Amino acid sequence: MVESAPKRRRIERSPSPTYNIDEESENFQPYIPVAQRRQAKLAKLTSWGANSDKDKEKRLKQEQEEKEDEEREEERRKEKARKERTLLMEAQEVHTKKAAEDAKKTDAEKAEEADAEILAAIASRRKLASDLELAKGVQYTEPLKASWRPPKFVRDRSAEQHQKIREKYHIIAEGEDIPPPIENFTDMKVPEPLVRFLKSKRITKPTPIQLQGIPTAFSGRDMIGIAFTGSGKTLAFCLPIIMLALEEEAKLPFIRGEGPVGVILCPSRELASQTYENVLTWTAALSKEGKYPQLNTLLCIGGISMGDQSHVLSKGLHIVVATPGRLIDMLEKKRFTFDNCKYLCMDEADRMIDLGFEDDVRNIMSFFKRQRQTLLFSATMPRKIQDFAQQSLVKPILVNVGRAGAANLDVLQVVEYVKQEAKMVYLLECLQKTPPPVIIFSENKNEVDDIQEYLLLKGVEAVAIHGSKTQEERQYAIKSFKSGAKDVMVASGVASKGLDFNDIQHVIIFSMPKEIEDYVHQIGRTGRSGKTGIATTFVNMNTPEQTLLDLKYLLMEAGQKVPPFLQSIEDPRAVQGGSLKGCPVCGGLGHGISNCPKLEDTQRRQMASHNRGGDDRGY
Ligand SMILES: Nc1ncnc2c1ncn2[C@@H]1O[C@H](COP(=O)(O)OP(=O)(O)OP(=O)(O)O)[C@@H](O)[C@H]1O
Repeated sequence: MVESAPKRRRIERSPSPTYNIDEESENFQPYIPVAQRRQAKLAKLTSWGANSDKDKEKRLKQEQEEKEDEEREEERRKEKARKERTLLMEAQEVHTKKAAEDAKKTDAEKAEEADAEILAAIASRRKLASDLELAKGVQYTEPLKASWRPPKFVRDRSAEQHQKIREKYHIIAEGEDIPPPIENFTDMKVPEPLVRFLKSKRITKPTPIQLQGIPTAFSGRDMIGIAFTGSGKTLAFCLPIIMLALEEEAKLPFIRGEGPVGVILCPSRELASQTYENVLTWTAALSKEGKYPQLNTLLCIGGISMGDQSHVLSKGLHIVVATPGRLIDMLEKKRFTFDNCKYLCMDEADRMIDLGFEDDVRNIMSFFKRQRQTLLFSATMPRKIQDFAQQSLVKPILVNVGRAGAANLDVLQVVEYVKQEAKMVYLLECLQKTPPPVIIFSENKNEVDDIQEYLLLKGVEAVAIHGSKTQEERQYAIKSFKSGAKDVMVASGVASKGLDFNDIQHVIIFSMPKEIEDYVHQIGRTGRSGKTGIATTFVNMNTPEQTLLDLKYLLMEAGQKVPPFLQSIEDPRAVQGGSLKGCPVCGGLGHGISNCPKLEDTQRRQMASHNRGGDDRGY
């Protein structure tokens, strides 16, 4: 009863609510301002009879506490308001500052910022790892251990001495614990029979990409190798796979159903065939004297019967050279497995990653059972691909000889303005510039056929190659041109990437490709392995201005003559000397991403490839 009394009194003394709220509501609790509440409490306490000092003291203490509470609340309100005012002022200041900075920025800087935004938007691609690894979150953090070590005298050199050697050969190497460059094959511990064989082919000294790239790969490191066309990248990635195969075979000879230890992926059948031939030659040179075991290599490309190579599959298999489509087919059919595969190299890697091959590569990776050493090579490797590759590899070493996408300086580049209707006739005249062999490039399959027909009519021994030819026709064209039986080869883009023909004197680009990277690869069929060559390119008003601008900067970069009609083309980006960093998507020097011809093309091709279900997969 004692407890109920104050309760009742409180109800009697409460001020009647004056708020227009539904008081019938069950949960209704009228709001009473703090001051009113305090008064009510005071009255309540008074009515209890403040007859003891103790009560009085208690009441005063409570009053004091409530007052302090109120003051704190007020202080908090003021502080909050002050902070809001400051934030607002700061935001205004930032805005004004940015507006002032923007006003100061050149159009080029603004364009660069816009490019960066687009790049960030397209950079959200999945890592280059198998779906299983991605799903399981498997992440390798350390490079694979290799048994190879540089000779002692090389290890004893200081970091500065290594760097001096790199500078001498214009090599830029980036990454953690970069293996040292080594200036000759013997010091790299390449087996003697192979060194002798290379010598017989006039390969006496490693080229810059080889002298840094081979020790890097021998050390088990993931790497991205970028060097101009014809600079010997093939040997740089084939030697390590051969050495690895030798080592594994020496440990325990391979028997039927075992292997491979490594795979080389190429974007076209022609390039895969050429690399396969090289591997065959080099492994044969090794085993010829009986000192080293025979290594078995399989060519795995579309358009050929795998039955012809069943003898290879019936033994242990060491190396596979493949295009993605047929490789996936063979792996799915379990003709061999990647259970013990430790080495994956992608030649023309930018093309492999950039075009519809990306998913195929991921698919191929899902057949690996463990960490592998991954190497990517190309003459052109735009920043976008480099960034993407960097995050997909394990502590990779980037070995760069010259700017990625720069033209080979051993090629004399001539750009001529030739009207569309005058091209064919002028072509004949142009062919007189040098003795054969000559390659003529056109972007259009029909045009390739027309040019060949015209040349045949004029008595020129010409073969043609493009994507719509049968595999036999393609092989025949390459074989007869390589052997010297035919003087001229007319080709679409198929033949431009990586194909190594002997001593091409002259490359004629009948129709300029839209993407400057393709141009770099095409002119790169001449001027290989230290020899010089000429490239003549026809342009006219059908050539997009964007492409001409890229071409102009490329000529300037290579110290070549820029014809007046190219000189007069203004760069809308207005960058002094061009945007010499290069477009991050295609490496072109005359534009940014926002107007990159490749970005649009890539998306279109990817869609087409998906719809076709794989014709572009080198299958
Ligand atoms: N160290 C060397 N010394 C001399 N010639 C070499 C050396 N290494 C390779 N070569 C020769 O150079 C030519 C070009 O080599 P390769 O085809 O490997 O070039 P690449 O860099 O792959 O070019 P691309 O980018 O066009 O594919 C080949 O004929 C090869 O035999």
